[in-house]
Amino acid sequence: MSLKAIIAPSMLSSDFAQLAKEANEIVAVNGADWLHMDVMDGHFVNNLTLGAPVIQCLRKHTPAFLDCHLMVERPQDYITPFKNAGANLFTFHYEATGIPGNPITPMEVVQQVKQAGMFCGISIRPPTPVDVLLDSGLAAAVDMVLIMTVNPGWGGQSFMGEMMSKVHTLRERYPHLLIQVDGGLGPDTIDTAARAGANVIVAGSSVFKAADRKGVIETLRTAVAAHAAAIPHEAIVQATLRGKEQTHVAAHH
Ligand SMILES: O=C(CO)[C@@H](O)[C@H](O)COP(=O)(O)O
Ligand SMILES: [Fe+2]
Repeated sequence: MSLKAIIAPSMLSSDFAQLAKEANEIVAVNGADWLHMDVMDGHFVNNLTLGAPVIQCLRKHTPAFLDCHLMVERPQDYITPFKNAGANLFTFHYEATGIPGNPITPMEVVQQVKQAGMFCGISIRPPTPVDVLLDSGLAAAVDMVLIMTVNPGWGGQSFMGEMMSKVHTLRERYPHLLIQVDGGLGPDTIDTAARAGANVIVAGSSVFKAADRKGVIETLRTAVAAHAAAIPHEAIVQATLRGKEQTHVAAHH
């Protein structure tokens, strides 16, 4: 049993005018596992990108696993549209819930996403401590935790290495959990992230700007595989599972 490396290029850095072609190439030709779709509403973050209609169109052109990162206010309003559009994984931001403007608890959103039949991820911005996911039971309830390594909103920012203590804390507690990192990942930063225990790697500009996209994806995968293999077997066996293995997510792509 080992932790699978999952490489998820961020389509935000692709040519949106050729989205289907870019999506199919990055998977079939360049070896990506998932497509990371950055959904920004112009409110939770300043940028405005795409929503369920684009997911629905893309779904008609690819069977790939659609990893949707929702940087939106009121994420609960997007669950049914994203399910109907063909999203596989719905990752929302902890900070968008449990606030005066949106008092729904993050756990309620997790339950609604799962009831809708999607995998569920939860994400925290750089200023948010990882503790909010631990004692609350959220890390145990979701299929994936996304630790942001930049302030969300834009591609092409610098990787924040100081976020790795969050990844390390989570990996110690949850040897099986899918831990995604997003922002500034590429050949120069992957070792730091992989060593801390991240196994789901989002990479936008480092992949799409590269002359050799396939080579970059391979470099990312090799680094994660090398560090994941170092997780003691005993730790994996003793992991507290939630009734199913998180690695099932990977089996669906
Ligand atoms: O969610 C986000 C940004 O908010 C990301 O998914 C970026 O799109 C990653 O781009 P790079 O930092 O890899 O260029
Ligand atoms: Fe993202």
